Amino acid sequence: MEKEKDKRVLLGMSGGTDSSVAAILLQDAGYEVTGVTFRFYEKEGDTAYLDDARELCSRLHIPHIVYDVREVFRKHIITYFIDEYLKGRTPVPCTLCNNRLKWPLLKRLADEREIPFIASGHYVQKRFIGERWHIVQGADPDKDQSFFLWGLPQDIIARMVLPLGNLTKTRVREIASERGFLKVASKRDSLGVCFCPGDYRTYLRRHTQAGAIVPGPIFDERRNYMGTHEGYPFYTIGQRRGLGVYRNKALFVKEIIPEENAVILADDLRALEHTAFYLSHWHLPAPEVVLGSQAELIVKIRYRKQANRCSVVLTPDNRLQVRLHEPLASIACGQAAAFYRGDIVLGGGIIDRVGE
Ligand SMILES: Nc1ncnc2c1ncn2[C@@H]1O[C@H](COP(=O)(O)OP(=O)(O)OP(=O)(O)O)[C@@H](O)[C@H]1O
Repeated sequence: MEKEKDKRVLLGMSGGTDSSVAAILLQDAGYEVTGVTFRFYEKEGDTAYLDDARELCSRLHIPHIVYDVREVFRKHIITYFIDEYLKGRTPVPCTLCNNRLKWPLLKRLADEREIPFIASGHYVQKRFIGERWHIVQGADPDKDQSFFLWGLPQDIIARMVLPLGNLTKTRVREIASERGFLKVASKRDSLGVCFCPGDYRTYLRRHTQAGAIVPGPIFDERRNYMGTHEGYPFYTIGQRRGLGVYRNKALFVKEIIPEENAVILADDLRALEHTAFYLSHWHLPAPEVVLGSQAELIVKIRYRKQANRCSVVLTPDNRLQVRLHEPLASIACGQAAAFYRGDIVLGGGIIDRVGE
């Protein structure tokens, strides 16, 4: 971690292992830490995470703030999540939360308190390259969270301190137990979307109005009727299980047509392949490095390891056209795409059209 003169930092504390160890490491590095826990969402009113964060701060003798953003979270993240499925798209709530809510809030609260730095327990690093700050992959390939942070502006990245960026999760757990924080060391990893950790279909059923999701036809690519689905929002592009239609070969969701409440299946994954897609809401820290670049540029459309070579051009309507060097299957509108060169994040955007 860098040595700075004014070493006050505002740390986002979820009450989990990562942000707790981040607090310990920041203190070790001489930072004067203030912890803030955002109340984003509470499953059945469970506020144990607040007690855990408070308890840890008290053990470390650091001030702790609780900031209630449940209404904003519901309005901007949960509503967006449901609406995207109802539009036949695949939402990216964690990307949106990090880029539009969590980090901007940390910055705002730090500004209000004149605290120069903001920190988290994310497994990412940052690097200053060619006059700009960039997010860089975390050292632990299984925990790297850089895919979610492509949208952060310079004034946020510049102030970020990321104590877990060069550590593995195993090492983070060891640090917690070596320092006597046994409860912290043994906490389970959080899985998936915080407000919808299980099957999103059950969640959609519970949180949409009656009549919003109704059965409709499943067609093959030639529009032959194949069966009935339970509601198009329950399907995602590329899905091959739980389709409700059985043939003696694999079937894949190729298209979702909300206006017709129809789902189109293909029996060959190659029918889902494309060599281009378009991004809106894009953000590039150094546009000249990505646009028209001849050097190796990688685009990822999923969190897990992936490496698709591409070139990118700006369209007259201010979208990014991503041209893939090899065809890629199962690209869905609504998903995020992030650009990389090596371990460096070069920005990203939201897929809003698939095809050439
Ligand atoms: N409710 C929250 N309030 C404040 N900061 C948060 C909150 N939730 C997450 N963060 C911050 O964002 C980081 C990444 O959160 P995320 O939920 O993706 O990871 P995590 O591995 O579950 O982290 P943790 O082990 O700290 O819960 C956390 O380490 C923490 O710094």
